[in-house]
Amino acid sequence: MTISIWRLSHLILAISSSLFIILAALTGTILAFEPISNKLEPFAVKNASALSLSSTIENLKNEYDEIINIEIDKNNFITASVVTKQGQSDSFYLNPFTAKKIGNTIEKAPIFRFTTNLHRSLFLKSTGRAIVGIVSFVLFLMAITGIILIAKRQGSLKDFFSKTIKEDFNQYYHVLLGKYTLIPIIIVTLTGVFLSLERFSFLPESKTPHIKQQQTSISTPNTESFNIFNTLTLGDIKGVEFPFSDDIEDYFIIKLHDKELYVNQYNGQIVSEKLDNFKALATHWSLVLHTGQGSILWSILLLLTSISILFFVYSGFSMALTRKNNTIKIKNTFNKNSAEYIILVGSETGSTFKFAKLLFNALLALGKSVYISELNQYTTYKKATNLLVLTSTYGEGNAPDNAKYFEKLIQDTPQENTLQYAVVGFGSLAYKGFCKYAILVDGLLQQHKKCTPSLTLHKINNKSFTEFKNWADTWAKSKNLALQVNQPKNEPKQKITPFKVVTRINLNSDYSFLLEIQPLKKIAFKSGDLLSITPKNETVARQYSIGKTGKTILLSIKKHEFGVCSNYLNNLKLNDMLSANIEQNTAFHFPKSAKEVIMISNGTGIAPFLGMITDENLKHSKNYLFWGGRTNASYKMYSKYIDDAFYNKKLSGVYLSFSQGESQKKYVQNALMEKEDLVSKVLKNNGIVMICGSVAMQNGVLKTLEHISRDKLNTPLNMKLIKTDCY
Ligand SMILES: Cc1cc2nc3c(=O)[nH]c(=O)nc-3n(C[C@H](O)[C@H](O)[C@H](O)COP(=O)(O)O)c2cc1C
Repeated sequence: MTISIWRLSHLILAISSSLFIILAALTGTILAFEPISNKLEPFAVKNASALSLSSTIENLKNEYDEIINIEIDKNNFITASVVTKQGQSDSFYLNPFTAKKIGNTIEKAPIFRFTTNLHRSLFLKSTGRAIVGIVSFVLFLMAITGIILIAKRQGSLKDFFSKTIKEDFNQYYHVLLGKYTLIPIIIVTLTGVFLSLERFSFLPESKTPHIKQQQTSISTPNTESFNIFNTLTLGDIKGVEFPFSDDIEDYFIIKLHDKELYVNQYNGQIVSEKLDNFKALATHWSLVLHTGQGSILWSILLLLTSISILFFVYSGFSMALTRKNNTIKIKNTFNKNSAEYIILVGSETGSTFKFAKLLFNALLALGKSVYISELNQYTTYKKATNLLVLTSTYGEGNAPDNAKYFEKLIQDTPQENTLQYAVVGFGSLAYKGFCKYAILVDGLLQQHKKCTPSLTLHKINNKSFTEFKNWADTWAKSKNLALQVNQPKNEPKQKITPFKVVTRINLNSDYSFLLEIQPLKKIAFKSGDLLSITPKNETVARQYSIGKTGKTILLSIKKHEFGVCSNYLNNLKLNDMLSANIEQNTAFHFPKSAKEVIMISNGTGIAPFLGMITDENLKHSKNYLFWGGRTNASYKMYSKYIDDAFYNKKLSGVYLSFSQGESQKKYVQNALMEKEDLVSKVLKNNGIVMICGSVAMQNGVLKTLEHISRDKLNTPLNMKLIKTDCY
């Protein structure tokens, strides 16, 4: 399977440096605690930064015999080195107001000393430092390739921070954490590289000279009257070195945040000054940003970033492994020109190949000549009569990587034989363009002179094997083939649960009925999930959107004259048993944080909403229900649930439309137009619109919503506010 150049680079960089990255991240995690623990020490004196340098010096002069220097660190702790009146040298944290010692300077704890050495040089001196610098750079490159991969996944760079859809734990958190830690990672890695280069003197040396100033007369050495000492406060300075002797050539050396001053000890005049050059400033800020000194917030961010890097290594490798396991080695026994059946696969993360392989093996088992390849390898096929395309969709409705060239190839490649084709789209309803790329491929084949459809496009949500088997059985039937597509052995078997029928409301005038079934095993489910039912002696399953009413599942079913599943369910009586399995459909769960929700459905599509509006936890939102059916009589079956919800204030509005009412024909779209003020208000306030029912209704409703949004809000419909579950 082809893999994108960016994903490959990301992976190669990770493989080449993962051990060092783990070490750097582990040590980084430990080191992040050092600035936090230092900052929590009580040595920062309140308002000290406003105290003038002259007062500080005078206070110190009164208290000590000699002052060697004072320094102010990133935590605003002031250290003084002095000779006491008893003639002893001491170095300690100082209260500048009283000139008294407030604590001993903090010694670096052995754990931090050890970890710093490991982090900086792996105990390998210069070689280690060079390795660490290179690893830092590799991690920086990984952050850049990571940004490109996320942008590709989200559809574009501008959607970088838009919602990430959760399909798989590792993938989801790899992307989610990536989005928020990539900037700190870039800062940490770049500063790491800078500090390494600085250490190896690879950076140009500073040439900034001290600029001498004209000196005037000498007066008495009274620092209190020195103008510069009166104007500078402790907040302005990083440190002061006191003159070593009375010699006029010995100066006060004052380090400010951007320059260094030499000050005459007799008259307070600035003898010379040197501006910090770019290198000095960059080194200073690299240290601050890389170590988190002086800021608890930044240190915590560094801590979280280091932990995230460890998670990236774990989740990245486990994703690569899954992808590798998904990847099949294509062992074709027939070549492209001798095979009757051609299977072409479009896959980004490999799972579609697994389905393609099942089909491939099933056809081989029937003695058919089959050739399997990727969509990007589309070419001429001399003997082929059938073309089967299985493709996923990636990004925002885009082609997966190994299908990028198909659109061009199909137009440029002549085909001698007529191919009967069928397209299967693998996608997820959680994305707004469900199976969008498969739709495009189907469209391209429809327009192709040498292609005729054997089946209409079939879309599969969430890699459902049941759905795939349904399609394979239907396709095989159309070809008179006794195809046996078997679930792979290592694939987790569907969890079949036994259920008992506890309520049933018989057929209404629309041939619809309600069933409430109770699971006889403890299982978790929510309104909006899907129930897959395979009637006895049948192989094809049928899926229904469910409503959760207390501990039972509510199903709303339309009986079709020849519908195997609907007739099977219609024949069930109270206390009868049935087996089924629940498939999570998180994309159609009730939104947790929306303030307003509009639920739109027609016919039996109301089932998940009946569950949602009876949920006792439903308190946070204002909810409106639009429902369309044939006649008022069709509605009666649901009215008890809706009346109760209305009474319990779980519904703030119910709008019904009947297509065969006594008066005018009315569809949900018409009801939405009548309530366009309400609809536009909900859209404006980022409320959520949920749609469940027929695809035709969904298309009509989306058009109406688009119209309302453009007309009332002057903006295209924000598809992020729409959740659909329509077939
Ligand atoms: C980043 C990302 C973007 C996706 N975008 C879409 C999409 O726009 N439409 C859709 O129907 N499915 C989308 N999907 C779902 C995949 O198409 C689906 O999971 C498919 O089964 C994956 O098959 P593959 O592993 O062969 O690529 C997306 C999945 C991911 C991870």
